[in-house]
Amino acid sequence: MKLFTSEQILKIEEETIKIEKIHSLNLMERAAEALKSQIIEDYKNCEKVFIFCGNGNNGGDGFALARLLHYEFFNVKIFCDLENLNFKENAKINFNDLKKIKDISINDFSEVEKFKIDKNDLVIDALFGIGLNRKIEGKSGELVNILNEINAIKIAVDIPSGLFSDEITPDDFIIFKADKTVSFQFWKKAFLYPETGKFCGEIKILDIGLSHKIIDSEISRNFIIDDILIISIYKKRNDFSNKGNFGNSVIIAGSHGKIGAAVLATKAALRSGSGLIFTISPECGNFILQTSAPEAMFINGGENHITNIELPKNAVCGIGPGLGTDEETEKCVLNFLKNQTKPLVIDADALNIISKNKSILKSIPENSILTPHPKEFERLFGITQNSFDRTDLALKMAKELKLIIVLKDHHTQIITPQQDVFYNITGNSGMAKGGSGDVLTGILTSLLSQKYSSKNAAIFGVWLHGKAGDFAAEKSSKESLLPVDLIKKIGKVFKYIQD
Ligand SMILES: NC(=O)C1=CN([C@@H]2O[C@H](COP(=O)(O)OP(=O)(O)OC[C@H]3O[C@@H](n4cnc5c(N)ncnc54)[C@H](O)[C@@H]3O)[C@@H](O)[C@H]2O)[C@@H](O)CC1
Ligand SMILES: Nc1ncnc2c1ncn2[C@@H]1O[C@H](COP(=O)(O)OP(=O)(O)O)[C@@H](O)[C@H]1O
Ligand SMILES: [K+]
Repeated sequence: MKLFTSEQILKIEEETIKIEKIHSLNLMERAAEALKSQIIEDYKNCEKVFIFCGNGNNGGDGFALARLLHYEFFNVKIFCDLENLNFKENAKINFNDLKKIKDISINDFSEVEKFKIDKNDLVIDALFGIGLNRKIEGKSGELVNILNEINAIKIAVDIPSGLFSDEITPDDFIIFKADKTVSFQFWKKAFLYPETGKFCGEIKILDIGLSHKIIDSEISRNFIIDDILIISIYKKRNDFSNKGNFGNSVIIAGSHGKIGAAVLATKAALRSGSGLIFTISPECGNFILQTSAPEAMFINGGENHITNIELPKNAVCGIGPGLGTDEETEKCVLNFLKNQTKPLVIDADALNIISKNKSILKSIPENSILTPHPKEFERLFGITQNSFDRTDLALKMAKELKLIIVLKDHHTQIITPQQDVFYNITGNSGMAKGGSGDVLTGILTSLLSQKYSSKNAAIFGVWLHGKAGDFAAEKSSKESLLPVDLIKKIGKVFKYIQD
């Protein structure tokens, strides 16, 4: 699914109106209908609904929603800035329609504190949408501050008021803090970054029937990884195949005390479809690896840490988990990196070693996949002001070095040398535990060995890893989720794609 700027969304809306020969009011009605259905689905037992409307089209959505919910027997109360009714056209039409309904009370923002709002009531923010272009101040600002203190179920229409949709919002802005954001047709960048996403709560995207023809022709370099993309990437296994057809994955990982990282990466590679798996690890891990992952072949790479890397034939390598940064390992890893020609997966301590020896970056084979978490990224490429800027820096580095950068986060980004950004929306905070990244390295190496392109291996692998995490969290809880549980769910994810 493409990710668009607010400017592009507006353009798509306008062109949809043109080619479908509808009035813009129809789109607002579609948006309100979709909102109404979602609210009925999620909160049908909720009694009172307090809707706060601005003067723009976001406010218009709020007025139209109020009318529709009223006809569904909800007790609706409307709030707007009665001292400054300066509506855009469609908001005005919907406001006037609403005034005809006697049972809906229309109140000024300043009256909010006169009402008793209960924790089971709905507070709906239709103040500002993607048209916000400055800080919320004055009466609206005071209102948002009051709403943020109220204990109720808080829903933002399209985007929490106060957030810019395409860029970082300054720290001093007043922003509505939603439990859920119900947004129209597209994800917005603001939902995907930690600084801004924290205001959005759960995200629900509603189809309001914008023209697919127009959406397809509108260019974007930013994408959400969705099921359609994954199904287009997934390669079905040929019945007449043998282990030679699915590549030789080589996991280079582990040191004394960190053999677990090698085990996790190895097991994840085994579960992700590779034909043969080799693990290069120090001798101290031999017994552990052979007993915990007997399908993999052990290659001795040293005594207590890796000092020597000898690859089997046709190796596709993932290097880094639990290697440690012993001087001998550092030398060995640098020497290894210098001499590779095929794309690699590079993670964890291999990234830390590169950070200390940045000149090696230029020797890394083109289209290798680097998987830094935010700290590792910082060590590699420097500090940025915020996570939006981090994406920009990663884009620059991916292009310069011809590498795929997987920026690991709640919404991990896959950044390509061609300057595309793919945002992942699977995964959950249960995965925020030591060892989850090792599992990802195993998955990515396995997919790369099966001849997925680097870009597709990264997109597919990151999505699969997160989806496995979601399946695992469904079963138990985020608190008790372990990286091994991710590995156990990889099979279920493949089944999900095949079905
Ligand atoms: N364009 C369309 O056809 C549709 C738009 N929809 C809704 O329309 C919204 C966008 O509507 P608008 O473009 O009217 O934008 P908004 O409703 O976000 O309102 C923006 C208006 O407020 C002003 N403004 C911006 N920031 C302000 C601030 N901090 N303080 C005071 N005034 C401020 C702007 O100058 C503009 O007039 C979407 O988010 C969505 O909710 C939906 O109804 C679907 C259809
Ligand atoms: N809150 C979260 N939501 C979604 N995914 C997460 C979250 N926290 C961590 N993850 C995922 O778990 C993995 C953690 O990787 P990393 O930090 O390298 O862990 P480790 O150091 O244990 O290998 C990444 O793929 C990351 O995207
Ligand atoms: K809003």
